[in-house]
Amino acid sequence: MIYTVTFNPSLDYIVTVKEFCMGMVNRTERELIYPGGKGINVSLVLKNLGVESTALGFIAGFTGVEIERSLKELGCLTDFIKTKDGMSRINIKLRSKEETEINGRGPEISKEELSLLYKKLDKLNNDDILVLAGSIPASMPASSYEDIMKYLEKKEVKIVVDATKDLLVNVLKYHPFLIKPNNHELEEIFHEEVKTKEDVKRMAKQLQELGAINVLVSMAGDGAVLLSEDGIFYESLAPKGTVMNSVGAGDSMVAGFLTGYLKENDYKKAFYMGIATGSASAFSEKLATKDEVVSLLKQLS
Ligand SMILES: Nc1ncnc2c1ncn2[C@@H]1O[C@H](COP(=O)(O)OP(=O)(O)O)[C@@H](O)[C@H]1O
Ligand SMILES: O=P(O)(O)OC[C@H]1O[C@](O)(COP(=O)(O)O)[C@@H](O)[C@@H]1O
Repeated sequence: MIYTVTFNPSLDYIVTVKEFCMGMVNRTERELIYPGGKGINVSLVLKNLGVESTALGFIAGFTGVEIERSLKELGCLTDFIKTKDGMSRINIKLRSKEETEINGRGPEISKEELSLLYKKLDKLNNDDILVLAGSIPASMPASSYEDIMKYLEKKEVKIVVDATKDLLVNVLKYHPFLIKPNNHELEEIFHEEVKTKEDVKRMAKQLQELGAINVLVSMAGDGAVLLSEDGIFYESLAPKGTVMNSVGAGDSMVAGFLTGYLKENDYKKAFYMGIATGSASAFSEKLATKDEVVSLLKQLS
């Protein structure tokens, strides 16, 4: 079974404003609201690709109720912990000439509530896959990801981490099966501009030397680079298409990669599946469907 953990789920409120003017009253042309957060998006896309997973994490307040309701409606298995203070965040995705995001900090999560998550993780067996993805609420220890990985160290669970900066760097010593930074996150980690594919490869290699088993670097419309556990680099441009909504493209890529890996047991196929799934989400209003992915895969292989 695949389990995803979203410490900080959200409702993504995607608003389109023709010409956004800072400091003025702006009126929307379109509004959409979807359940979001990185692990949740991974679970939603896995579901679309026919792979079962359970979404774990913390939800709070009326927004939390809506996140759980909409996931169930979409056919996702969920096993959230309902926390007592505050509400799950509403993340604003403003689409105008440029895309601007405002992601909330998230509700308070107490030590007792966090310990309930560990109880759920106790159920994981060897061969399960755990996806730890997204930010953690400000109230939680910054070491939460590494604490979980340390806790599970003795089990043969494959762990995927999609997080930024220290949250990611600090887990490398526990040998995550897959990490998926984007090129901007590489810049933040290495305090260096990423100008070429060679820069990406060099940084991916360094992350692998620090402990990551597979390193998948996404570069939005420029595609991706994978450094697999056997030291092989795979690189590809993204397929061509019109971008409709790139929120969740990275999460979709993780879901596509895992699906490809589980079904084909082959890194090249997993890599292409990851790119096709990321792009299929970017090219559609909602997250990628299986048909959309299959059609883009044809452009890649
Ligand atoms: N503008 C785009 N055109 C085509 N594919 C895209 C675009 N944006 C994202 N994708 C696809 O989604 C993948 C992940 O996107 P990216 O934006 O790098 O991730 P993240 O959302 O984590 O920043 C890319 O490698 C690519 O396959
Ligand atoms: O936890 P964070 O880092 O604030 O990110 C949360 C946001 O990221 C998303 O999961 C989208 O992520 P990607 O575009 O990177 O795939 C949104 O659904 C959510 O609003």
